[in-house]
Amino acid sequence: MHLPGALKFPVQSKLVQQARDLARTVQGSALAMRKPRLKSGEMKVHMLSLGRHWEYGSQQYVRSWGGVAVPQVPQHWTQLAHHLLAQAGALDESLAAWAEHYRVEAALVNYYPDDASMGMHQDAFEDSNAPVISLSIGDEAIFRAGNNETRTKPYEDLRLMSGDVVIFGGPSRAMFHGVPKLFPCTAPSGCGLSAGRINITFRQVEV
Ligand SMILES: O=C(O)CCC(=O)C(=O)O
Ligand SMILES: [Fe+2]
Repeated sequence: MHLPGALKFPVQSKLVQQARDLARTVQGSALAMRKPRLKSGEMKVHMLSLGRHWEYGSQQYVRSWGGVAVPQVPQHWTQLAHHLLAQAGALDESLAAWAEHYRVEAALVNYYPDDASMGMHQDAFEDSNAPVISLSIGDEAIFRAGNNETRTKPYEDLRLMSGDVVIFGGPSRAMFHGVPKLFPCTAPSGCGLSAGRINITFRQVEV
């Protein structure tokens, strides 16, 4: 589900500021914000884990890594998740059920420089099938919402703007999705980010 303009500018800029502050607390450590290196090569997106960190080597969510505790998810983010689920629940009853007890156990902050993209994938690391709540701040981007079976067509391309929220729950929880393209220099003033794009996803990890 796409909620256009769900985040007002003060909320966007507060999220950016909190993400910056949290990134600073782990700078230089094993959990520093970085471009993950996968078997397929280095990603173009810089990632910061909050709450839990997905450890690619052992394929599990961990609460600490390299002797460093994963920074906590700010309380404001959990309140925001509940608020967004309640809003989405008014349009889709199956999401309403999550509004009260959803736990933001992990929050992933992705920073996309102008030339970054993210390939088609499923978010399949969580044991829970609770919805993933995805926030966009900064530059506009194409979000490719695919099908549950393949990385290829059929898919739908959505243009996401700063302040947009996408929630994937229910049958769409397992859909392939990606971000093939950013539109540089489209970040609106007031969003807290002058270049590139920040995506924050809220995830409930445990059943
Ligand atoms: O940047 C986005 O909108 C999507 C990010 C995403 O799919 C992920 O972090 O798993
Ligand atoms: Fe994803």
